[in-house]
Amino acid sequence: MSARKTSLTDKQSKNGTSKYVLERCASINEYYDIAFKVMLLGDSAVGKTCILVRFKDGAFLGGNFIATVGIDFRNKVVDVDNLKVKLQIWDTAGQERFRSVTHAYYRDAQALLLLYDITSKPSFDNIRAWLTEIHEYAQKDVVIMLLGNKADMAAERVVKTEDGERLAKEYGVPFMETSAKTGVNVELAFLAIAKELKHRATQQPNEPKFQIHDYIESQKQKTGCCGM
Ligand SMILES: Nc1nc2c(ncn2[C@@H]2O[C@H](COP(=O)(O)OP(=O)(O)OP(=O)(O)O)[C@@H](O)[C@H]2O)c(=O)[nH]1
Repeated sequence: MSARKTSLTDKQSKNGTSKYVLERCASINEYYDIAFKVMLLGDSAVGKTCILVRFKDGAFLGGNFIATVGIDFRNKVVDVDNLKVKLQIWDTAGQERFRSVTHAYYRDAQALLLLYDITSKPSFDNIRAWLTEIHEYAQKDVVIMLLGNKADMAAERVVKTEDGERLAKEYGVPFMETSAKTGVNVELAFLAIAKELKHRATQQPNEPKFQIHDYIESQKQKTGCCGM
């Protein structure tokens, strides 16, 4: 196991998770108003760890692929409408043999980022099975987002953007293509999730509902997406 991919014990995970924590954290490094648990899911090697590292550290983990063992998490605090939102992001192992470990964590997650690799048809075909699993183990109102990762690998692409869009539409979930290598859409994916969760948790009765699909489209247009 690599140093960057450590597995956690059940005890640690229980201490580390919380649902809609509305508190001011005293730690200087980790000041936040509200916290949410987000999980990264998808087949092995689709780029879950790399997406997390890109978002957290702004770097790309190239080189040899080392599969995640078990489950690991990292925190990042983002600003959403003047609130500090802490995302506790759980990076799961995509390999089948760790599935029973990760199932136990689904129910605490408020959002799930489900990844496939645009250069791997099997990883895309398995998305339906992942969604079945999600419906079995996750909370009913969990926020789901579909991400087609490795969008920088245009020459090796085997899954069309339209196929990803169609599948996402069928399941009523937002979709975008990302690249952990170039960083395209990585920040946007997490920010959209943070905004959706923050709005759900603090929504006033007379406030208009946050529309995650509209937000993503407007942000893509602003950044002139998708320059992959
Ligand atoms: N070109 C390119 N390579 C990527 C991208 N994201 C990940 N990779 C590469 O794909 C391989 C797998 O990435 P990981 O992030 O370790 O995959 P994972 O989904 O965490 O895999 P498991 O831990 O087994 O579940 C690594 O060699 C990465 O360098 C990307 O956006 N573009």
